[in-house]
Amino acid sequence: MADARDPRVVTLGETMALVRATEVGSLRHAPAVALGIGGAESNVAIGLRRLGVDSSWLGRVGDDSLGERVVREIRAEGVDVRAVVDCGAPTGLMVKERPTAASTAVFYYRAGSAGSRLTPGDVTAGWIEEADLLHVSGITALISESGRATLHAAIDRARAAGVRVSFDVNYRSALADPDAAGPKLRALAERADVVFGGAEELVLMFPGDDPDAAARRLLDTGCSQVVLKLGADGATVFQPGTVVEGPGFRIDAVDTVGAGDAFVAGYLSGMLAGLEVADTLGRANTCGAMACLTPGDWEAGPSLRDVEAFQRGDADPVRR
Ligand SMILES: Nc1ncnc2c1ncn2[C@@H]1O[C@H](COP(=O)(O)OP(=O)(O)O)[C@@H](O)[C@H]1O
Ligand SMILES: O=C(O)C(=O)C[C@H](O)[C@H](O)COP(=O)(O)O
Repeated sequence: MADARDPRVVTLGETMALVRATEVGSLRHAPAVALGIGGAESNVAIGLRRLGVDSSWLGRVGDDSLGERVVREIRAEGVDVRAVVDCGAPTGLMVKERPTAASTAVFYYRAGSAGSRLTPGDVTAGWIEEADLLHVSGITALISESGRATLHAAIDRARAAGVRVSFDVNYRSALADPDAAGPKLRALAERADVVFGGAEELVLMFPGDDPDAAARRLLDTGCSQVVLKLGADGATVFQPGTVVEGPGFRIDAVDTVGAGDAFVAGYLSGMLAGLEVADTLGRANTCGAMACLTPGDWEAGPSLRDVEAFQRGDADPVRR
């Protein structure tokens, strides 16, 4: 792990306790579960840290053991943690079940959670202004009105300070209907420099367009890069005047939840290191694929050494 330096990527959002079935089958009968934590933005912060980029995560947790668990685990990964302890609401919970060997089901228990009560006033002065990049996701916009206000305030501050903004659409159908979510997510995407989304998410923001047309519409509003995530097929980057495609890696996926966050961490780390777009995309696709190889939202996030070993085709990347 690199020496502590000033944070380069700052991110905010909700991180929940994560209860995960350890065996295939309904939780109705599971004799045991594993406890961990997960949240889109902290997953990215941890992924970045593994790849040698300083990162900082800000969010609200409850005044409870699960909140302490969230803070301890993210901090243990070397991420700078700015947690606001909310005495009026519990830490949210996410439950992951594997109904069959080939499927994963996720259930959220986050309505009214501490994490959903984030406000613009929680964001410390200077925290965004001193960063190289602010990363946010659409989840925060849909968990509450104060979350959405916090995102817009954070983007205002980033733009005023000349800090780049990255936005992962991350539509969660449990939080809002597509019709209600689309305009809110689009308003945020149009204010970002880099936008990540799946095909359905791009179309959700621009109903009637196909994903390519939706990506080009975002470029027209001033985004510099739109990254279309395509699951096992890899991803495509749209920039004004160019389109770069990156194929996915052939793997036997164990758990694809968390692949998108690992992909984003890989992409941002390559971008911040000044790699060519094709190499950035190659790193992102590698991180996304590697995240699918083990259960857990972020635990399989690779280091740069792991990425290189995987790209060389080493059968088992070494983990130390
Ligand atoms: N089954 C898979 N095989 C190989 N790579 C995958 C697979 N699923 C996801 N990935 C990688 O992770 C990235 C993100 O996954 P995707 O499913 O598109 O996003 P999300 O998890 O956000 O829905 C993909 O662009 C790809 O690089
Ligand atoms: O914070 C939330 O609402 C979450 O859902 C946490 C998710 O487990 C990750 O964000 C994984 O998402 P993907 O990487 O897109 O598979």
